[in-house]
Amino acid sequence: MQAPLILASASPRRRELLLEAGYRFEVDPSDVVEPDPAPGDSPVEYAIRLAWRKAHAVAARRGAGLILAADTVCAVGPEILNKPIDRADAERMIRLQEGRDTEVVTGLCLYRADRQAWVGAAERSIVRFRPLTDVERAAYLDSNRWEGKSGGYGVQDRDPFVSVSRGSFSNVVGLPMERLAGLLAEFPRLAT
Ligand SMILES: Cc1cn([C@H]2C[C@H](O)[C@@H](COP(=O)(O)OP(=O)(O)OP(=O)(O)O)O2)c(=O)[nH]c1=O
Repeated sequence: MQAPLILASASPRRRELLLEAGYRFEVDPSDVVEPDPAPGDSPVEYAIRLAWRKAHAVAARRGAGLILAADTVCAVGPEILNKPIDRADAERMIRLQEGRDTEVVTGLCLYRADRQAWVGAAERSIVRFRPLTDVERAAYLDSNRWEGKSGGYGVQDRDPFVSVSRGSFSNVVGLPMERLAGLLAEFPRLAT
């Protein structure tokens, strides 16, 4: 029997991506409090660990189902950018990324709750971030579109200063759909 798919996420973007791709699933957010990266954490290590924590929390609570969780972070060199805590933090993140190619990593975890079996993966994309004028930056920050988004921007919002220059677009939005399909195909026993 097929294990029901449960999306352990409060992100409306992840829900939309899964719906658009035709998956049937339930949503049950994890409520995991995301710790800051540990010193020396790479974006990949950090994102996979958080995805695992989110999936594990929901698996432990429910005891059944195939739990899907993800975590998306941006990175500029060694610095990992999570969701801005306020406007000033969003401005710091935006300024740091302006004029650069930045990295976006999504960690994924598929966790089979009744067997406590799981697989994890991470996908990397590159986003090109053009410099903003002071007026553009202030208008963007006033829009509050940075809220709840790693790195303080949403590539899906069509703001003209960001574009995906390499890798998966859906990965940047929060769920690498090609990689997810690949994992489900590679580990069919997780779902059956
Ligand atoms: C870089 C980028 C991130 N994001 C979003 C995706 C995620 O929702 C968010 C990163 O935070 P996450 O901690 O990955 O996810 P979340 O807190 O929104 O939801 P949950 O933990 O319950 O799954 O940033 C975009 O929507 N567009 C972008 O271009």
